[in-house]
Amino acid sequence: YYTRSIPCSPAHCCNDVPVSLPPAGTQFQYLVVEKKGAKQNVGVIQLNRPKALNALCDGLMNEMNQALDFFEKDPDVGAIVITGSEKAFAAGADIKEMQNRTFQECYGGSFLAHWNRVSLVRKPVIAAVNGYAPRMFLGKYCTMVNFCVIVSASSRQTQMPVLTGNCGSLNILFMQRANGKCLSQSSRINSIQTLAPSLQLWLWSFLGVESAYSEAEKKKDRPWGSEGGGGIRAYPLQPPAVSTPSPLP
Ligand SMILES: CC(C)=CC(=O)SCCNC(=O)CCNC(=O)[C@H](O)C(C)(C)COP(=O)(O)OP(=O)(O)OC[C@H]1O[C@@H](n2cnc3c(N)ncnc32)[C@H](O)[C@@H]1OP(=O)(O)O
Repeated sequence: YYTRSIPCSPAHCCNDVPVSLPPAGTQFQYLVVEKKGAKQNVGVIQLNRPKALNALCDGLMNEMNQALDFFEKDPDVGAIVITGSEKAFAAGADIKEMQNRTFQECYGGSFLAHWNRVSLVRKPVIAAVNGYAPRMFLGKYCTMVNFCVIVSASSRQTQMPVLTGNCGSLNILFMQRANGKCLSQSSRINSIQTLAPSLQLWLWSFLGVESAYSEAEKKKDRPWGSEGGGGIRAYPLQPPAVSTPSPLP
C-alpha cells in the first residue's frame, strides 16, 4: 500500500499538471509500495509476486509505472528503490504470458514499450538486487534493472550482470558484498563497455575481487569486460572508451 503523509504541493508538480497521488490505502496486487526513511523521503517499490518469483507480467509492470509516477511527482521523495524478495529480484519477463503472443501482436502492440518508464524517471532509481535475476541485464529488452541508475547487488545474487547496450540512463553498478562464488560466474559479462553511453561509472566495493580473477585470466591481461575476457578483477581506474557516446538527454 501507499501512505501519503503530506499532500503534494502544486509548486512541485511537473508542468503544473495537478498531481494525482493515489489515495491512501491504494492497493497493489503485485507490489508493496511505501515511503521509508526517517524523513519518509525514499520511495520503495517491492515486487510482490512470490509464487512466480516476481516474473514481470503486464499487470506488475503497469503497477510499477503507476508507482513510479506517484513517487516522481511526490516532492517529498528524493530517490526510489526497487527491490524484490530474498529468493528472487525478478525472474525476468513472464514467459507464460509471452508464450502465445505472435510476432504481429508484439510488433504491432509495441511489446514491452511500457517497460521504459523506469528509465524516464527524473529521480535516482536504485535497484536493490537479491536472489534470482535472470537476464535482468539483457541488452535491448533489458529487464527493469538495467534502466535503473544504481544497481546494488548483494552476495545472494546468483547471476552476474550481462550489461549490453541501450541503457538510457546513467548507470552506476554498485556490487556490494559479492563473494567469490558469484564473481566466478561472471564470465558472461562481455560487453560492459556499451553500458551507460552517457557516463560510465562503476563503483566496485565488493570483497575478494582479485582472488576471484583467475591467474590464467590475469596472464592474458584482457581488460575486464572485453569479449571473451571472462574472469573478473577490480575495474581499472580508467574505464574503457565508449565508441559511440550518446549525448546526455
Ligand atoms: C525481457 C525479456 C523480453 C525477456 C526475459 O526477461 S528472458 C528471461 C525470462 N526468465 C526466465 O527464463 C527464467 C525462468 N525461470 C527459471 O528459470 C526458474 O524459475 C528459476 C531458475 C528462476 C528458479 O527456479 P526454481 O526451481 O527455484 O523455481 P521454479 O519452480 O522454476 O519457479 C517457481 C514458480 O515461478 C514461476 N516462474 C518462474 N519464472 C517465471 C517466469 N519468468 N515467468 C513466469 N513464471 C515464472 C514458475 O513457473 C513456478 O510457478 P508454477 O509452479 O506455478 O509453474
